[in-house]
Amino acid sequence: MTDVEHMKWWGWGVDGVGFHHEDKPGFAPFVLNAVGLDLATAEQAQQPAFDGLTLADPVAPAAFVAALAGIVGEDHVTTDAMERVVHTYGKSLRDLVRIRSNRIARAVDVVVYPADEAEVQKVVDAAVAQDAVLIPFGGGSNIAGSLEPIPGETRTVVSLDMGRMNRVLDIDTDSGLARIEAGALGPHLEAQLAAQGWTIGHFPDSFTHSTIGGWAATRSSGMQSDKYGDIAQIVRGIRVVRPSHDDRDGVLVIPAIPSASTGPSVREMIVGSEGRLGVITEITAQVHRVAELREIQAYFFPNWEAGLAAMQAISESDASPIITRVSDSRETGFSMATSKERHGMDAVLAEKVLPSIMRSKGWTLEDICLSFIGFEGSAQHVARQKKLVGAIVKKHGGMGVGTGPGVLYDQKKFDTPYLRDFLLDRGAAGDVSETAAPWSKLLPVYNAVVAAANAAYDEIGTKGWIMCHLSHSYHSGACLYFTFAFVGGEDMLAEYDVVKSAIQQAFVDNGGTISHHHGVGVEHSPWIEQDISPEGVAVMRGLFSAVDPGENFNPGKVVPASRERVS
Ligand SMILES: Cc1cc2nc3c(=O)[nH]c(=O)nc-3n(C[C@H](O)[C@H](O)[C@H](O)COP(=O)(O)OP(=O)(O)OC[C@H]3O[C@@H](n4cnc5c(N)ncnc54)[C@H](O)[C@@H]3O)c2cc1C
Repeated sequence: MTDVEHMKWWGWGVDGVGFHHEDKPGFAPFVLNAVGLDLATAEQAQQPAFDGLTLADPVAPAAFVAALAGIVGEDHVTTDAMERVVHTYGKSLRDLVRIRSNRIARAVDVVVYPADEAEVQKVVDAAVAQDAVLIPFGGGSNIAGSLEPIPGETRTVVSLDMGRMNRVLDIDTDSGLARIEAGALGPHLEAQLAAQGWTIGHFPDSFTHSTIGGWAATRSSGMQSDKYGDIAQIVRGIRVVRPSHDDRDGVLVIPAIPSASTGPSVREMIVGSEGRLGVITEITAQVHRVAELREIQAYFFPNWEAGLAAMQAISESDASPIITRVSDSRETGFSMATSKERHGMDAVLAEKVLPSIMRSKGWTLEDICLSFIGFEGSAQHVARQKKLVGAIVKKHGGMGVGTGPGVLYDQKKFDTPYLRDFLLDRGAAGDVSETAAPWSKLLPVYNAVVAAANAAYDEIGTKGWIMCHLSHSYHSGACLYFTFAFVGGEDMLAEYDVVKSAIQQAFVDNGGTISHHHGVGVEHSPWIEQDISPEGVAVMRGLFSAVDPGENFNPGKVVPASRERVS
């Protein structure tokens, strides 16, 4: 069998790794206060049993499966139940709740693992000839419902897993352009680049389990986007396999040109297409020499408004940090609660000296906001950047506390995703919604979202939690990233819909977008018309139906499926 590894079928990450709070004394009291969940007495669900899942037989005509095996080899095509389940969902809260409660409306039927672009072309052609549905699969980490087949789909659904195509093919060292196969997971491609002194600089929180093809297909953004850009800027060239024609293959090639005025950008159409325009096989990415020095500095602000104003001022200044991030007071409280137990001088400084300095400045401790700002480059460059930022922070009433918390931030960033499974095991839902808005609208969006979430909690009659940070700064605005949680009742998904919908609606009603970097899938498509206007959706629909008239490529994502395919 193929040796491509996947995440747990029922949760985030790899088996044997999970979130623990025994070494974090502030965590249990925090959870009790935030959502009313007592971790000391909460019942803990058993790990779900795979045998307990009900899976319809695959719609997999033997001749078609044999044809696929003839292309990729017997070992690289399967209708195995576990493989089908792993390839059916991403890792959204909705996905995890459904899979844990045996609610699989429509699983994929066949999973195929091509080795190279030529095999992808043959699989695509075979799938279209069969009138099958083809869904490209990267790491399976999306949280927008971008992978699941349409529930009423009657045709064979093929999941095309890119996991065997994971190499950095070459680096143009003059231009800093690396050709990378689309199935390369973050750590794999970064290790291959690092071996030659390069980095892609794209580090989403899902980095360990997501691929460059998936990043491009969902318009992803990494935590260092202030310097390196979003994936839309990092992807310079792209190769996409589409159905072949009588006289030529179906490979769409966009060369890596720094900038071009060749009509509407086809590259931009592919970025964010979530598999609807074909299979991305290769990306030419802008890469950078690994910086001499990297530092994450922590700062505190007396309140959220001061923190936001400082981030805006930094974006307008000569400073060019790699990360600008500030948490609201609730997320600051969460960060403190997930810190490990402190000892000796460390404890004295954090628990006595620092609060006393803040009080002496007239700050209310419940209002303080923690900020991380990252710097990279030569020692001289970093020193100058820190000076520029330090002056802005001071002007906005904040203060620096050094690199200590920044080191912790770097260590924790890829572990936090395990927290959602920990909460679900104990009956609590936790999820995220993120948006971007102009600087002038950030505070109104923030206030409206918090009010909408709290109204939604009242509606479902539960004590809920919402917290936020600003990250990914641009000249005209920034991303606001909300995390929310509540203890589920009779029907956790119905309750989740109330809260999630209230938040998404507050985004569009107040000048934000429905997603800054998680994509659309089926989770956010109900708001796409409000986001880009009905005419914008008509243009998108026209594109999809013209280039995929048979709706063979991941139908129903980004814009809802055409009526006749929906059951
Ligand atoms: C805990 C957690 C943290 C996250 N943090 C971030 C974050 O910081 N930033 C961020 O941007 N996102 C984040 N995400 C969301 C997710 O990781 C991204 O959407 C990611 O880009 C998906 O990549 P993937 O390889 O897992 O794609 P998949 O989930 O496998 O697929 C996503 C979509 O892309 C399509 N696709 C995948 N590969 C190809 C291909 N080769 N050709 C064509 N279409 C393809 C699929 O068909 C599907 O529609 C997070 C998710 C989780 C669960």
